[in-house]
Amino acid sequence: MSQTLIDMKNVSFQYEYTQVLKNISLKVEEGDFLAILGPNGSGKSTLLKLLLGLLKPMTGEVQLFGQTNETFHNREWIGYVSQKSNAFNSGFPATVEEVVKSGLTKKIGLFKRMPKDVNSKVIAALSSVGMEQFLTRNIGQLSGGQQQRVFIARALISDPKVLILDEPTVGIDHENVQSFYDMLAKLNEEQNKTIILVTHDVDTVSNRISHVACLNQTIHFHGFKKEFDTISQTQLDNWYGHSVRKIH
Ligand SMILES: Nc1ncnc2c1ncn2[C@@H]1O[C@H](COP(=O)(O)OP(=O)(O)OP(=O)(O)O)[C@@H](O)[C@H]1O
Repeated sequence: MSQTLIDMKNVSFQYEYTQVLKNISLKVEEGDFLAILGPNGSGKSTLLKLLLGLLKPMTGEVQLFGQTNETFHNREWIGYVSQKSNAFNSGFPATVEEVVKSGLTKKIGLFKRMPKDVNSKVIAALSSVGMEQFLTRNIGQLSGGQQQRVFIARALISDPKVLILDEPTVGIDHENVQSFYDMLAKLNEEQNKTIILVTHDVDTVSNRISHVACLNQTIHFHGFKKEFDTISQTQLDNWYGHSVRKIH
């Protein structure tokens, strides 16, 4: 039986006067490839910050690997790629290799020595996102989609069990979105990474995803991608308060 890795129980959150999330209950099982879908301002990034322990719920509880966020210490089990990570300008002075290596500091600490096999770890992480040939390239000279892959490699180098991606397809051309999802699906299937991504773009929810959650302050739907495909356009527009395009 698969293990519940993330369990949000009745979580509510507000910033000063703005209620952002109301009674969120959401379970993520080992092996899930989940897209959390919601319009701008629906609380997606806030929900991720609660999962990462960067914010505390006003009410309710977040459990990670069966422990409360307060008692959970294996932070390296969760890899996170933030929304703006693929926004380097061409003069940024770091190579792909350096960026990926920096992902190890969370695991080993800032002033500790890098492990002996660090170079093979960097190559392995880059290979799993199809970017090994860019090792010595300056990060700022890569396209948005290529930078996004490098940042996923940076998260992968500490061998997390869960990968959390905030709007990963922003900055990727439409033609390359499918191959990006193929790469994520490979990580999910072949390396057993549980993947959670958030996106505002209904169009980019690929068939490679196993589960979908629809968020707008609260969770309106959480189930298999196949069930999501049966939800009507009108229902989705109602949840989101405006017209959204849904392509199967
Ligand atoms: N630090 C903050 N202080 C006050 N309000 C905030 C803060 N961060 C976010 N908000 C508000 O909370 C709501 C949810 O924001 P959040 O960033 O979680 O949404 P989102 O779904 O990720 O949006 P987007 O798709 O635009 O990134 C928005 O109304 C936003 O203005």
